[in-house]
Amino acid sequence: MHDAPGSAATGAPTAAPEAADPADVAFAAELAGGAGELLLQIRAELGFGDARALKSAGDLRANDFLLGRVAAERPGDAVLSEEGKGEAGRVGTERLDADRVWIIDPLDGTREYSEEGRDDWAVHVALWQRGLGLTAAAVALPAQGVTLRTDRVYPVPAERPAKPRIAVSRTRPPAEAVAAEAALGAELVPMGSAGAKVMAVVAGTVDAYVHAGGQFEWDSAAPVAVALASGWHATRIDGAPLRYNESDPYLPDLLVCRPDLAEPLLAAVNGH
Ligand SMILES: Nc1ncnc2c1ncn2[C@@H]1O[C@H](COP(=O)(O)O)[C@@H](OP(=O)(O)O)[C@H]1O
Ligand SMILES: [Mg+2]
Repeated sequence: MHDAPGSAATGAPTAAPEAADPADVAFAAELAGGAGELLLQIRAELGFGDARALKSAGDLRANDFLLGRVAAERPGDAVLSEEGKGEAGRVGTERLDADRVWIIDPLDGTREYSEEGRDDWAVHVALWQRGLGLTAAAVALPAQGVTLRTDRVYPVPAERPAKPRIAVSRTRPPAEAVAAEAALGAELVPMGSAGAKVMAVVAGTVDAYVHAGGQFEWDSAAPVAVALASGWHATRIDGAPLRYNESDPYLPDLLVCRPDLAEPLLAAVNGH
């Protein structure tokens, strides 16, 4: 199974690369990178003594920064973010009728952000367009000093590893990944943040990311768009396409991997 960047017609959640406006990708990267700088500053200002205060300041200030920039520079667009998802208006229910929706996670891997020395946390900014799906996105990994984006290619390495490394949640590794570990002789690699895990796949640090048991659209939209744009596989763990800007943003499971690992991994996680 291979998920080349497709279109709504092929069931893939991303549009063909030529459907993206380069200005939107640049804007996504500037926003993710800018929020990342801010999050690094907040870490430096507050320190690690009060984890709860650090998490909450990071989340709120990054979210305010991102929503402020979208409102100022893309005033006609709607937003789906962890904050304000239930409200009416632009940052709320208006997104269901909108043609352009920014799907934002201001701080993914909040737990890891509050732990000194950890770099597995991220900022996600993705653009969804009606009839096209995800067209532009960026994922910043501020503590790793990189921002990955849909207009760059992160090539799939030529060789498939004999013992695949599968990234899983540090705190909630799913039974499906443990099943794949046994079936494929894989190695599980615990890591925080959905964005950091997907970016570890496209960087070749691991070969797959298996998640199940709960997540929301903002946790995966930007990382999945970046992965699909470079020809990696990204679907639900039953192989179905990931769909974004749905009325219920709950999107509980995810499989991202090199295309030639998709079939064996899907079989393993589904117990075939
Ligand atoms: N069972 C679950 N229910 C809801 N969200 C979950 C979840 N498991 C993981 N997530 C979310 O997915 C992101 C990555 O999690 P993990 O590091 O455990 O893999 C985190 O996002 P946030 O940090 O933005 O809250 C986390 O909250
Ligand atoms: Mg998140």
